[in-house]
Amino acid sequence: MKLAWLDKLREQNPVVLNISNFVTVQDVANGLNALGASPIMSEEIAETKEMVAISDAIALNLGSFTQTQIAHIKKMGQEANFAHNPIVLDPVAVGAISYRKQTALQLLQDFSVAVIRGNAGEIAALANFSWQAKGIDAGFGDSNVVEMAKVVAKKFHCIILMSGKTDYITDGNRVTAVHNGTKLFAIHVGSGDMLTSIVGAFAAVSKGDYFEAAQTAALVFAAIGELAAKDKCIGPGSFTVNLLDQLFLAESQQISAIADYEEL
Ligand SMILES: Nc1ncnc2c1ncn2[C@@H]1O[C@H](COP(=O)(O)OP(=O)(O)OP(=O)(O)O)[C@@H](O)[C@H]1O
Ligand SMILES: Cc1ncsc1CCO
Ligand SMILES: [Mg+2]
Repeated sequence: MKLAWLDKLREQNPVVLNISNFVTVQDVANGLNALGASPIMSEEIAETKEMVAISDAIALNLGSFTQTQIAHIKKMGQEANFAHNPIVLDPVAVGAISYRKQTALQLLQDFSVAVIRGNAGEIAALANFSWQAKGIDAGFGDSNVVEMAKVVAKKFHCIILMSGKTDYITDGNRVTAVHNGTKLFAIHVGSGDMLTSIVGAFAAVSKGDYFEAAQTAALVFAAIGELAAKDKCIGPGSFTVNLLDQLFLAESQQISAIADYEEL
């Protein structure tokens, strides 16, 4: 774990370019900004090349795409590959909607990604493992979650960050489990989307070590959620406010003091 990268991120203030979903776009922008990165969102294909050129990492969220947006995502992915800019993909609800899965699989052929960040329902779908996803939520299943994450990592030659009560990060061989977090994350729509863009921010300062970027982002975000939940938190409203405050305030030493993770 490279918790020192949180300080590096705050010093470097990397630009994270996002194609977001319309539900959580503001959470994503404010989450990145509070942590110390510089968010920029795009909805126009004509600006793609210029946008990629000013960015340090790219987060592509499949939460509310249209045909027009898919063309934009494809172009951004290809331009980012050409510019050697890391891409983090969030395959929202591919476990629940077959059209989304088909679209995500096509995009994963059109360009390559550094990290896929999804919940168990989404990763199971990409692995073709049996699972009952529920809309945007993970749902339930008894497939071996570590195995399915490894399968997807090998299939797409990328890092998988599978989030949930425990987050699993794998490159197909190495696996880290992060046990930090709070149940309150599950009642804040967009927790996962925020994490995806934050993985982008860590990828931007990682000099190409995307496994380290993904596991450090997972630990930082989950631990910050834990700190937010401890602070007079009575429900989703106060949690959202506290989460934003802790993204801004939390120091790497505080995270280190509560860090709970293991290499499997
Ligand atoms: N039951 C839980 N207990 C503790 N932490 C959790 C729990 N569920 C999720 N988390 C944490 O919530 C964060 C977001 O992950 P989650 O799996 O909820 O994403 P998601 O399902 O894509 O969310 P969304 O669709 O709302 O964006 C991660 O940091 C994860 O560790
Ligand atoms: C609720 C919802 N629907 C599509 S995207 C989204 C936000 C979580 O990704
Ligand atoms: Mg999600």
